[in-house]
Amino acid sequence: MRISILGAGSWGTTVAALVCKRHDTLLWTRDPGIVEEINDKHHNQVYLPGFALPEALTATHDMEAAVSRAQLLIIGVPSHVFRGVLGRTADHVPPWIPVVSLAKGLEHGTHLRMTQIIEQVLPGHPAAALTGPNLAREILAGKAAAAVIATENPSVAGMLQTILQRGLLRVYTNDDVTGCELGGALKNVVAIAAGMAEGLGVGDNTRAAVITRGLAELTQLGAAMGGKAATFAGLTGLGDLLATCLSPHSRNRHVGEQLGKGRVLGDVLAEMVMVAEGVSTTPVAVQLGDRHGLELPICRIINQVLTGETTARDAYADLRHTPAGTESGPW
Ligand SMILES: NC(=O)c1ccc[n+]([C@@H]2O[C@H](COP(=O)([O-])OP(=O)(O)OC[C@H]3O[C@@H](n4cnc5c(N)ncnc54)[C@H](O)[C@@H]3O)[C@@H](O)[C@H]2O)c1
Ligand SMILES: O=P(O)(O)OC[C@H](O)CO
Repeated sequence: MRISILGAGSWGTTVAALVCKRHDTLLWTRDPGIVEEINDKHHNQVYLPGFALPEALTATHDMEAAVSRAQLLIIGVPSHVFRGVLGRTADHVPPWIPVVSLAKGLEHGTHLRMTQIIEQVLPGHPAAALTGPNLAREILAGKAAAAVIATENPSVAGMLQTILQRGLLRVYTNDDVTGCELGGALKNVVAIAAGMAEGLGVGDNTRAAVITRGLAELTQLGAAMGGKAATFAGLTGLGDLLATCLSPHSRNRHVGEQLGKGRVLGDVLAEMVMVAEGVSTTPVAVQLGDRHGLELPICRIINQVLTGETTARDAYADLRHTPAGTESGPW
């Protein structure tokens, strides 16, 4: 199969490196320097320093050449540029081919999930999302992991499962696309909170409380938006929440940790090459909480830290003063 992947960041490049072993794979990026490096040196030092990429993997910065050949299109750019990059494919994409999102975020303004954007920009194409606890560096290093391909189309699910299941990566299917995508997007907000706990030097009990109550928040909001509550206890909810909150490789956790150490958000982001989706997802989560009448104390306090209304230290103190209520929530 001819697979084209848009976005040669850490995750797009990793997925391309996996599938190129069995499929004719072309990776598109806007950056000609990265194209040259992948084609000539089989490296991507900006996003995956120290990793050798398969020689079979080729890259281009010609969007038409990348897209017009595709039998499967995978989009690996972050959510804030997802619609724009997808829009550039519309004149070239062959009819009806499946389109898979790798992004974990929600669109500002519309609050849409990435597969909903695919359905708007490329109507008629089966849309799917690959999500779950998948830190790119570990997958590229060949460490065992599990992922989920979320789509409502069972034959597309089976086809994508076969294509994406490579080496020690085990791929499940799930038809709760809403739940799977929301788990992937919202866990990044909680990972910022967990990172803050790390930066503040609070204990493991606090971290466990934040992760567990964070899971309750993403389950409440996800279920209110039409996801199945059970999905949030699976790989794309709890699984990804744990990986992101606990891993030193997580960019969202890193942002939280730096804020916990008292640093300013702008300075932290300015020195990061890669995206931390939770920063832009947090205000969307708060707006969605307002729309659905949900308290979401962790999302709200993280938003206040990101906007500079409060500090990480005061945020943690405030959370302690939030009335505890009963634990069993509507999930
Ligand atoms: N890195 C991971 O471990 C991982 C794992 C699973 C999911 N994800 C999700 O995948 C998505 C991409 O993450 P990533 O880690 O690869 O990000 P990254 O920061 O490593 O790379 C981002 C890529 O998007 C490209 N890009 C940015 N703005 C662009 C624009 N205006 N036009 C064209 N290209 C543009 C960059 O050039 C780069 O190739 C995110 O939503 C992330 O949450 C990442
Ligand atoms: O590095 P992060 O925080 O963007 O997390 C990466 C993945 O989403 C983990 O599954």
